Amino acid sequence: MEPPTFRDRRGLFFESYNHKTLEAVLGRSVGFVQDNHSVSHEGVLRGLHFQTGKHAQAKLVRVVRGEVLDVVVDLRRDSNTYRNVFRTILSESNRKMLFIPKGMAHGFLSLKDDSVFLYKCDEYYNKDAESGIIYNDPDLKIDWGFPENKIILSDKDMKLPKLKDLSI
Ligand SMILES: Cc1cn([C@H]2C[C@H](O)[C@@H](COP(=O)(O)OP(=O)(O)O[C@H]3O[C@H](C)C(=O)[C@H](O)[C@H]3O)O2)c(=O)[nH]c1=O
Repeated sequence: MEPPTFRDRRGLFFESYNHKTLEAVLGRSVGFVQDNHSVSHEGVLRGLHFQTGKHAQAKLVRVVRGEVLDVVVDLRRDSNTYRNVFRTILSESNRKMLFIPKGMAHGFLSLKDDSVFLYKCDEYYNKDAESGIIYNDPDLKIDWGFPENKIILSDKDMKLPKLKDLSI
């Protein structure tokens, strides 16, 4: 979604969240319970993450500063896009927002220093329900559009499993 932007001599304004608009676009109800905020240096890759079972999260994500390559992988076995990889640029300048349904793995790579990533989740964080897929999974072959030797990962993300080693 790209909300209308209103510019004048002071700057700009746009509605960063409108529940009625989102439900109209989705064609169904959604109820967010938690907002998250992360700041990532250039080259930082967070993901691919998802929460399992009843803790699976739908997310509405956007970038308020900087630019990221956002990546979503469909893990829903009954989906006709199962295991498809979707990539898009979210940035301060394009003001795009992306709704990520439950059942997806999500990650992003920051293409600028100190990119600020804000997102809404419809389930609370549950550490015990956390799972993920290694960013360079050989079956997914995700092009992160960034030099591999310059990618910065958390220790946790470096140890994430391959999709084929997960029973999904
Ligand atoms: C996600 C989360 C984390 N935390 C704590 C746990 C750690 O002590 C610290 C950093 O967590 P983590 O390294 O998992 O943060 P990210 O790598 O940005 O994780 C996110 O990365 C990708 C992009 C996602 O889509 C998920 O929302 C989320 O997994 O924050 C919390 O207290 N609450 C939370 O909701």
